[in-house]
Amino acid sequence: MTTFERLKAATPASWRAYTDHDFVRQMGDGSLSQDAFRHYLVQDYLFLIHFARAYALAVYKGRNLADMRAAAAGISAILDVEMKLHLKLCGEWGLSPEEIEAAPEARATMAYTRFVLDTGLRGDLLDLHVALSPCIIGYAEIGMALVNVAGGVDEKNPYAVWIKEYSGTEYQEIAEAARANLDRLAADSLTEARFPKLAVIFDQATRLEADFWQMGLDRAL
Ligand SMILES: Cc1ncc(CO)c(N)n1
Repeated sequence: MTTFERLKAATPASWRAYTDHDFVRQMGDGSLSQDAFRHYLVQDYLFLIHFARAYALAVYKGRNLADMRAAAAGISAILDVEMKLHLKLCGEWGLSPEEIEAAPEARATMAYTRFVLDTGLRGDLLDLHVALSPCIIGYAEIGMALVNVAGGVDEKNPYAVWIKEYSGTEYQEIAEAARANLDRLAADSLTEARFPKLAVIFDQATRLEADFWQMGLDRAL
């Protein structure tokens, strides 16, 4: 079993609440409120900025070139791939970069991103990558699940572009690299005594992901 599969198996209820959240289901069947989706898109932009900072922290925490290169690839995946797609998607939904940058940060965005950064500051590289993993790998699983449920992407679904982004080869490869990186780090520094502590970090991050969806549904700040 991969380290990621072990962590998921240790926190099944939180994982289900995140990946089966109403926001996800409603994107899948196209019934999600478009204002809720716009609210989510703006907050996700702010999220991704802090997420890139967390990868920069992973470069700093690196013990060797392999660690640093893996983290630098993560920064580039966010800044060059995901952010580009994200801004394109925002444009299609009528949101300008100026409007997004001027938006106030929701509490759920602050809680999640600062939790990840704090976990990395306090802990080592494995703690940090465990805190990051529900985001990267979770979205890849959600993207694939939404494609599989419908037996393909329904082009009439207003959320088809989002679903295609996260189920697409480019993003799936980023998630696969994150799974392998977690196993590489675990081979060096994961002991059985430490596993429950990592499962707590994983569970906290997963619950904050579910809160992020809920913030979108409620259009909360
Ligand atoms: C909240 C959140 N989690 C994960 C991802 C995937 O990177 C994202 N874009 N936003």
